[in-house]
Amino acid sequence: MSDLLVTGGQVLRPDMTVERADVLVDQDAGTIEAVGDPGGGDDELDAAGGLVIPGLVNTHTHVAMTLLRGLADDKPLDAWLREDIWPVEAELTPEDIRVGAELGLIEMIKSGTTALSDMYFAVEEIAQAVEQAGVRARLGYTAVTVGKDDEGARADLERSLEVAQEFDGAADGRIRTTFQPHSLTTVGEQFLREFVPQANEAGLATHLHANETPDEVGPIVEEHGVRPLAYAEDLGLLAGETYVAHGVHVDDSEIELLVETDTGVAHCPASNMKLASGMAPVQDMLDAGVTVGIGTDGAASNNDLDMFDEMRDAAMLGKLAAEDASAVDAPTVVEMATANGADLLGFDSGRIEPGANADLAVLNLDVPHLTPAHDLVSHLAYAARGSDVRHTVADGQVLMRDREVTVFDEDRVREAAVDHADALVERAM
Ligand SMILES: CSC[C@H]1O[C@@H](n2cnc3c(O)ncnc32)[C@H](O)[C@@H]1O
Ligand SMILES: [Zn+2]
Repeated sequence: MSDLLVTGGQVLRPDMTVERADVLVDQDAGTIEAVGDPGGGDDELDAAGGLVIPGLVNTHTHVAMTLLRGLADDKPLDAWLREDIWPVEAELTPEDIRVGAELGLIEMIKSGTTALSDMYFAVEEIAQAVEQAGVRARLGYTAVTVGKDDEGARADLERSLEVAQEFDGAADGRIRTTFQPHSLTTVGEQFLREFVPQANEAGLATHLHANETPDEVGPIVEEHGVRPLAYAEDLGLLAGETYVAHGVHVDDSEIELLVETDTGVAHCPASNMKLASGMAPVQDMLDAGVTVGIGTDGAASNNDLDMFDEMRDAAMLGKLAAEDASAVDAPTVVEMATANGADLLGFDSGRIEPGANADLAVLNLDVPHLTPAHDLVSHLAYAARGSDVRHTVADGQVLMRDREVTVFDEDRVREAAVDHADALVERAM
């Protein structure tokens, strides 16, 4: 049996208090053994002058989209996808997706993220990258039927079902899966009516984009006479373990539906601001009892994968949306990025307590922008940056020690990413 002692730091506890404590990790089980003054440990991780926090949970991303970062900015969602992103994605090779995923996972590890929920294609490549990275992930193959004939559309949804079944439990259980219709407007009704019941019968969790822009809501109301989430419920999409990405334009009846069906929301504030999609009513959803996590979305609409940026954005945008400076306060936003996110993805992570998964990050507090330290939860929400993370641990394994990523050759991946991105752009243009 091997143990790791995270020693000398302060620790963020599940009730959002901070106390001086060591954390003993059972590396074989990948869980937290004790918090306090347990002693022991075959290996040590120095947390002196630091804060030990649960690893951050990115509840909605497209990790391989790092290769498309900065390729197309300053457009609304529909034009951005159709004019810029989809034509380039059509040229992606599995090797591109592998390198893009590795780059994104390095960026995540370097900014304290230990779990993610991903939507993309070439999932076998992403799964291998996640296995090597050592993080936890909900993965899936995203089905889009617009622009496809009947055969192509059905093949896409069948692939989404197959991938969800094939990869569930991979990487010693660190990988779980979801069935993934892309959205309610990019997958035709006849296909949703055929395949959603199959996903539910197979007991698959479901993840989809929903209520992201007004342009997406309007046509559904026109065609079906009901709000998008009522349409989703009618299709059976909210019957199982489901979480939607965005949930920006949800009205009160839809918030009620989210609560009744125990459907979670992956809130993506930076992407929503950059694409001018709108302001999600986060405080209203939280008040009603919806589980709301935080996601970066892809690096092409953010344009980074730093969950500290995202916490700050979620707090700021949440206040603006509620027209209330006390809305989405610091403890709430930290909880959204940790425990809520883990609950959404079904991982026993996001809390530093005995028995929970040993997924954690150690921040260096000895920097000017975190001085003085009146309130460390405030610092996590409003002042800390991904680059303040000193060590990252997931499933009990050290993925980054003193900012050195141990699971990838960072320089090699960066060089490969530049080569693949250049060749991709050349093919696509
Ligand atoms: C077919 S894989 C997933 C698909 O989603 C696209 N995408 C990236 N960001 C968003 C977003 O905010 N809303 C909808 N779709 C998005 C991505 O480019 C892939 O094509
Ligand atoms: Zn997305």
